[in-house]
Amino acid sequence: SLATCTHKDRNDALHPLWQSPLSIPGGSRQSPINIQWRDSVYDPFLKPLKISYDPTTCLHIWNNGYSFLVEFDDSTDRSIIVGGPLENQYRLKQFHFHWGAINEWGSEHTVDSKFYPAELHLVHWNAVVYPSFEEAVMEGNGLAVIGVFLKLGAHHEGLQTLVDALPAVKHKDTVIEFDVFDPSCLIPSCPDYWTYAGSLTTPPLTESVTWIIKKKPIEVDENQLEAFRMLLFTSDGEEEKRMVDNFRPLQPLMNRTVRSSFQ
Ligand SMILES: O[B-]1(O)OCc2ccc(NC(=S)NCc3ccccc3)cc21
Ligand SMILES: [Zn+2]
Repeated sequence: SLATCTHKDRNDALHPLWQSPLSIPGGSRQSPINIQWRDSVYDPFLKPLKISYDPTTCLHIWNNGYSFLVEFDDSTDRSIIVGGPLENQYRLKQFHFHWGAINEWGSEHTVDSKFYPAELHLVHWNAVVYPSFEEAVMEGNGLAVIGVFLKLGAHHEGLQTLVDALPAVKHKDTVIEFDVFDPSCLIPSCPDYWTYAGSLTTPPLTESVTWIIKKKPIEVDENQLEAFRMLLFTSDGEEEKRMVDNFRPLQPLMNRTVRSSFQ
């Protein structure tokens, strides 16, 4: 558009991957969405979310060309979440982030139309009901993702161990061993969250995610956000494209209610 470029146009213009279809044909529960605080409905039956991660299940960090992922050994129930809106316990598989080129945007979800500079996704799958992640990712109750907003502020000690490893995974398809990390240090202690039924925000965009979005953000400093922005979408030897703006445009709420665990 000739008018000033909005982040959405920028987004769609910049990376075909993010030029995802408005929503999957027949899609009625796509993500991300704007969370309108006053439209969320307090549900007194929502339980507190119980998080128990074993830091030794951490395997490696890799750049998959969309984001950088920290992957975990999900062959047992050593790192799980249970409670909250969930019927079963879910196993931690990986966590990753989405961020912007500048601090004005970068998160996937928004709160009252406000973007945060970045958003953390901790991805879990329902190993009680499904035999593998690949099967769970195709089912309505297959995945549970904790979303945590990052805001610009104080230095985050726990995040720094991750940031220090990023230069080693600068290029797409690079990986390094990362053997002890407890991602609960990245989750705010405040128990408050919103929850709604949604989807993956990257291919295959399947409508299999119970989203649990923490109300409180974590604080990270400018240098830590800049470290995300020095990663590349491209492989070694290709023309460099900085890994920024790796978030999907907002999707229509359609016939969904966002519930809150707090009044
Ligand atoms: O929307 B998200 O970025 O946040 C939530 C979330 C969860 C999972 C993914 N994708 C994954 S794990 N794909 C690998 C895969 C996909 C399908 C089969 C095997 C393997 C992306 C996102
Ligand atoms: Zn994500």
